[in-house]
Amino acid sequence: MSNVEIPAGLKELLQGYTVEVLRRKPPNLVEFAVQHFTRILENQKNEQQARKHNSKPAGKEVTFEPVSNKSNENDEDEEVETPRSRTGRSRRVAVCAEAYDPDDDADDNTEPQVVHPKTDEQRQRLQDACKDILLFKTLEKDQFSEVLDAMFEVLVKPQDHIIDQGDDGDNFYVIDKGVYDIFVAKDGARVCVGKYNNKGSFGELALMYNTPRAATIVATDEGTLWGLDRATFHRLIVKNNAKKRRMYEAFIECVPLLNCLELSERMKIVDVLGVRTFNDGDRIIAQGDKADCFYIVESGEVKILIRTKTKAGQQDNTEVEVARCSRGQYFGELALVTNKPRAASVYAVGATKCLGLLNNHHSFHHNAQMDLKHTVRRKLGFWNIKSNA
Ligand SMILES: Nc1ncnc2c1ncn2[C@@H]1O[C@@H]2COP(=O)(O)O[C@H]2[C@H]1O
Repeated sequence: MSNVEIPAGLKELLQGYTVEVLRRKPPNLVEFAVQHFTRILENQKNEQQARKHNSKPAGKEVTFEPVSNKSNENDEDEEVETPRSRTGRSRRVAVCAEAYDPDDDADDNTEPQVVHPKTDEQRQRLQDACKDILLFKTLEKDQFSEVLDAMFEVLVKPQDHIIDQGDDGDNFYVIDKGVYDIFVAKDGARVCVGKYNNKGSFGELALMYNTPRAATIVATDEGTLWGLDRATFHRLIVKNNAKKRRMYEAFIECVPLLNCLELSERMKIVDVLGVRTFNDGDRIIAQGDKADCFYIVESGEVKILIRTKTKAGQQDNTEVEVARCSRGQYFGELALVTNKPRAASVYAVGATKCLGLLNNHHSFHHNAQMDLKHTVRRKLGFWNIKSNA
């Protein structure tokens, strides 16, 4: 068996199916497989056809007019080809969805670069909105600027449906301003599972895993979003993420906390990890602060210190070292299970690189965060802790 050649794309195909099964928990796996793979096949056919009809010369720069806030009432079932489709907000958009194959570089040199011209004021707002978006963190500088060029402004009105659960994915969205409710269908009803409040991003799941939209997102007020079309998201973000997965696959396998997870679950966790580097003495966590991030040490070392108490029970400013963590070990895990403030401070010892996971289950990749939270709880025996995490 050791010399068997694995056909290209098999791993991603099975991985995509596994991810979907874990997310949707279908009652009949075979029936679900038929639906899933039929959909991928149709998408592939659509894409081939679209390529045939695409007469744009290779490498030509395409520009678009600034977007308007078009009403969605009359464009049911409209087939839209440009990245502006979301601004039309048709309830069901037909997009040419590609099969999930992050390693397929075939289109990289032929896809035209999308540029939406922006004023200085728009660019400044866009940069502010995007600076903390985890998915953009692994991009090189020129890739990031390509992403910013391709993003387009979307003005939303109260009750606008930005995304409808079950639709094909057209764009990824970064929030500039506004409050957006998240609804997920459960037992035939629509349940509000959270909200985005003036920051964050959504709409990445359908584009990353080539699946239908997993939630409905509705604007509660007037707001502004930045959209990124599917093709650019795929070309720059999905492919970068695939590199990140390859880079961290072996490392994540050695992290004891995560080795009870399935490969697909581990990979989802890699998708949501952000890399942070620290210099000797940098404080990574401060005792008493709000706990919002969990870390795994990738290289280097950290030391954990606790402030001592005086005889009267008052805290003084002397810190006592209680532990150290090195490669593969984790800290800040309480952020994933309780909402209590940080119980200790953590400092880098020498140059240190950590993988961080933000504890904000509405902002990004809900399922992977839940997987990780459950694992941490299981491992640490935290099931009985009363928390709203
Ligand atoms: N609980 C949740 N389940 C699924 N998607 C969620 C949830 N919370 C937020 N989302 C976001 O809602 C988006 C809906 O479109 P996507 O499935 O492309 O990506 C989804 C996530 O970005």
